[in-house]
Amino acid sequence: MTLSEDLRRLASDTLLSHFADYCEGAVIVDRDARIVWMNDSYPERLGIALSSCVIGQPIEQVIPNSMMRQVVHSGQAIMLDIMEYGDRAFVVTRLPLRDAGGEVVGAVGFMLYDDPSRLAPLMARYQRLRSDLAEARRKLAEARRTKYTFADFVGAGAASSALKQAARRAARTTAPVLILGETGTGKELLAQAIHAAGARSEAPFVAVNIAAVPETLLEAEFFGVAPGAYTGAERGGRDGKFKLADGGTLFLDEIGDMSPALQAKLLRTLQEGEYEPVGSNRLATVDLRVIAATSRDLERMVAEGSFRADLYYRLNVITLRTPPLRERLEDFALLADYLVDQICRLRSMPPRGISTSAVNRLCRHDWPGNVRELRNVLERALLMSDSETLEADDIAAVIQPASSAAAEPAAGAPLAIAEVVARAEREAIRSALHQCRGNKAEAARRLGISRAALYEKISGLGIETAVC
Ligand SMILES: Nc1ncnc2c1ncn2[C@@H]1O[C@H](COP(=O)(O)OP(=O)(O)OP(=O)(O)O)[C@@H](O)[C@H]1O
Repeated sequence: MTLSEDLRRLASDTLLSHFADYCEGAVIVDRDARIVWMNDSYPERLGIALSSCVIGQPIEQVIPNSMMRQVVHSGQAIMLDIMEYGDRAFVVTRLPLRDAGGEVVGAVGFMLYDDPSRLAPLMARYQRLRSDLAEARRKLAEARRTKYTFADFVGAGAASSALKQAARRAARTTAPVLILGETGTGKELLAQAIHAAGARSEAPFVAVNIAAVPETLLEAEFFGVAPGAYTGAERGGRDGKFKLADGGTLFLDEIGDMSPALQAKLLRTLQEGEYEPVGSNRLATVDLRVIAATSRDLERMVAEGSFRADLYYRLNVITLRTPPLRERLEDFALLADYLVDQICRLRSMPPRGISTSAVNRLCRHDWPGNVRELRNVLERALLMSDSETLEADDIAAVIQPASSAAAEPAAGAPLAIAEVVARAEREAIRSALHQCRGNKAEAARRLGISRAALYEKISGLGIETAVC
């Protein structure tokens, strides 16, 4: 035997005993991660009694957070780690043990310090990162928490009461829900309320407006992007909405606008609980509740072949229909009161009221934009009138189609081309939305622009709060 082989053998023979003496604790497990030896100080540091019963036990029964099994399985050492045990933390190292043939037959673990403060600078950084992470998680959870509950869905008439009752029943299950109704009838509000009242209320509520995302980006938006799939900003990968909503609820708004290719992928994910992030060949699993909504006639789309029947049946386990305002005139007084209060609060205005004649005037209007449009009319009336109680005339002043007058420039004051174009676009979009009863996909088709472009213009031209 050469001198170097002698030294190596000497080193390995003496290393364990020396290490076990100098460090705070040592433990050896076999290839099944069962404890075969533990020095006296280890149980002392953990505050447990060393008894012969420890020997032969799976390591996790004695040290629940132990990673020794992972070391045995992977054959990879974990050179420096912090092991949490109850409310204490230890600095540890773990090494695989191999036989002469190189096969892993067990692992040895050392507790280097029982007082991580000896690694003060490292620990300070670790603690800072931990608290940053906890704060980021808290903020994320807050951002994903729903804003609305059933109490926010205002309406006491027969149609609203029946709808709320059915939605409460839906909240007691985790079955998929399909919400059908015109724009601005409270579909998203109801979806949030169902989530908030259900068993998953602590988990995220994630909404995707399918019509608002350009077709080419939707797949990545849903399934996420694997690291390295693209160069540039997305190089590190990106989580998709499925991952973000895992454990909670995914709200698919404007589901009727989904392309056939994506419908097939969504169906597969819902059936199998699995999906492939873009650029990955690994399946990821997901467990979530789906609530879908649309203002389109899905049943007709199925009959015409533009929406998959199998996906329709998968989504349409519980159906809820949000009635348009013109079918719930009995809710107007309550709703108008509620919205006036809400607007005054949000705009920091003194509390104001609304008269019965003003409510009657509201009831006579056709409401293509439903509650969203009603809210906008009330907001404008409150801003334009000084009266403590809104009267019919205050409503009439903002409800009259003032658009044509507004489109005309004042005499002698030429408008910039951009303003003329913006006004014309605003007018065309308003009129298309009105004719299509707020159906944005249909309005986009009639205007000859994409849905995404329509959404962009609606918010860019400030139409959102006006009509749609
Ligand atoms: N019953 C209601 N009570 C109180 N507020 C409501 C009610 N219905 C709708 N709203 C309000 O009207 C606005 C539009 O509601 P929401 O976004 O839920 O409608 P939607 O049907 O999802 O619309 P879209 O189809 O355009 O996405 C929101 O500000 C919401 O709070």
